[in-house]
Amino acid sequence: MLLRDLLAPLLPVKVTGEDSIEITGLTADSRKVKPGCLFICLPGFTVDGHQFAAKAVEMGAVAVLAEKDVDVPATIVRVPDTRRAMAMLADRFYGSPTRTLKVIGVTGTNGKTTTTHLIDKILHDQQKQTGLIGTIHRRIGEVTEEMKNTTPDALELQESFRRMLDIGTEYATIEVSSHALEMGRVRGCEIHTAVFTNLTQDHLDYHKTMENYRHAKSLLFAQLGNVYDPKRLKTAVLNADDEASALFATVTPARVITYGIDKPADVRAEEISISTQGTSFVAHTFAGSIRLSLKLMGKFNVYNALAAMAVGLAEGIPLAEIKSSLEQVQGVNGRFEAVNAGQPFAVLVDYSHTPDSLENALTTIREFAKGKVFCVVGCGGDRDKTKRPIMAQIATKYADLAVLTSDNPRSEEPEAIISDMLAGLAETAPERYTSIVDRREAIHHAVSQASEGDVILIAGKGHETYQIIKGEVLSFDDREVAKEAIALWKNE
Ligand SMILES: CC(=O)N[C@H]1[C@@H](OP(=O)(O)OP(=O)(O)OC[C@H]2O[C@@H](n3ccc(=O)[nH]c3=O)[C@H](O)[C@@H]2O)O[C@H](CO)[C@@H](O)[C@@H]1O[C@H](C)C(=O)N[C@@H](C)C(=O)N[C@H](CCC(=O)O)C(=O)O
Ligand SMILES: Nc1ncnc2c1ncn2[C@@H]1O[C@H](COP(=O)(O)OP(=O)(O)OP(=O)(O)O)[C@@H](O)[C@H]1O
Ligand SMILES: N[C@H](CCC[C@H](N)C(=O)O)C(=O)O
Ligand SMILES: [Mg+2]
Repeated sequence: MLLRDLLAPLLPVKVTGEDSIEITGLTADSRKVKPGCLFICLPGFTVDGHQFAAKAVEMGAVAVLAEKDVDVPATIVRVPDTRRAMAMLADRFYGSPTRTLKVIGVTGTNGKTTTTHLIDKILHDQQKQTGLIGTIHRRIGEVTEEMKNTTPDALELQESFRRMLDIGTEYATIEVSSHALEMGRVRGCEIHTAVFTNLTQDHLDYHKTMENYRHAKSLLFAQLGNVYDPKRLKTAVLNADDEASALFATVTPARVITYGIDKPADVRAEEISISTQGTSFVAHTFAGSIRLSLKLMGKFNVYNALAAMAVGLAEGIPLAEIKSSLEQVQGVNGRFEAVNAGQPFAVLVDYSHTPDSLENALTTIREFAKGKVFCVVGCGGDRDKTKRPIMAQIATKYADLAVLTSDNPRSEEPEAIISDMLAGLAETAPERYTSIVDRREAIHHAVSQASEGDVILIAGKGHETYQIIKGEVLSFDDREVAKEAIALWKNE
């Protein structure tokens, strides 16, 4: 595409140099520059991308998009905000894939990964070609790939959508993190359906206040189009039991479908029963009522299922078919995943790394645990520090023994993170917790203490197969370590 054509949507824009040049690619990373591409200088969180403009041109970039002065032997495009411009250019360069592809964006503090997988299952079972982007992986056609972020930046996102569309994909279900919304990673996307799971404390390191955090989430609903053409109708699916939904309903121009348990809602669960086998409930919807028996455990998964059901109904899928798809779901990788190695107690690996999700996981376990409950838990480094004492309080409130340990300490001292957690336990009886910095040892300790009928929750890392310590990425899988510990337990 000619640079001049690519830049058409941008105003104000100042171009120094030739603009009738062919642009063969877009990148914001000098290490990925290929000859003929446009290099976008982003003001990063760790370094300023403008300092790599010269390197990018050396590598073959023919033009540079900047928001500050740069002096390079290539065409220079000056805009007020490169991140903002990047989202618009990405959409244009990849031929506006989201005008055709139906994007279902799921946002909220907890439940995004689970809900996207449920939605994808419902749509896939309708013989639709589907794609998925989120924390665990990106799937384009049958090819899955691990990604760095839950929601990739605008370039990677639009490129993924283009590739999905080129192989005939009809629906892309994506997790939209609050970071992504704040940084405009999904700006430039036409969203077909936006889903809200819930809003509780997380990411205050980034958003600073819950109000800012809620505002970031609201952007997804505000950006839903006000097109009332039945073929391009937009839908907001909101959790009636979460008070943030009132704001999202106000800001969205789209039609709203609500779901919930406690408050009146368009899709509502009643007669809920929760057991070790899963959850069962009656869903009352505008398309009729039906009983479902899910293999997913916990009341929170009833919410996730209702949200997915609402999306399915908005697409006109018959209720009985939605039921059948949801009932087949065995579970989601690393979410309440049972580790079974022939031991007489339960070991569950779960991705609860926020106060609310940890409380949900532990209260669910309390509903069925016959023996003691153990909780192995840590908090991520370089992330919201205010959740650390709260998570320690929750772990000790519901577990008989909390083993405080490391999650991904990243650049922080592991001991310092644990001491932030311990700060919440001044009033807690010391026999209810212990701290073991090494996660492997912590898991081994919990398993060594377990007896028949007990339940061990290993929280925080779910599907992750690594641990980041002092910036180094080491192989680590809670499930494998738990199996190792169980083998030792059996030999004792
Ligand atoms: C704080 C944050 O979000 N950072 C994101 C940001 O990185 P950054 O701003 O630090 O980048 P940087 O290293 O300063 O570099 C600035 C620019 O210089 C460029 N550069 C850099 C070095 C070089 O040699 N050449 C070069 O061109 C970089 O490509 C970049 O364009 O841009 C990167 C590329 O898009 C992201 O991968 C990175 O996410 C980091 C890994 C991250 O940890 N993000 C978290 C906070 C996040 O976004 N999490 C949410 C999930 C939350 C949830 O699920 O609840 C997510 O969506 O993943
Ligand atoms: N609807 C929900 N409400 C509260 N907690 C939930 C809900 N769904 C899942 N959880 C809990 O949160 C954990 C994370 O779930 P999931 O991975 O689906 O959320 P997520 O929003 O994708 O998280 P992340 O922000 O890390 O991507 C689960 O392991 C479970 O303990
Ligand atoms: N998407 C979450 C992942 C947290 C996972 C947890 N294991 C940690 O490292 O804190 C975040 O960026 O906060
Ligand atoms: Mg996720």
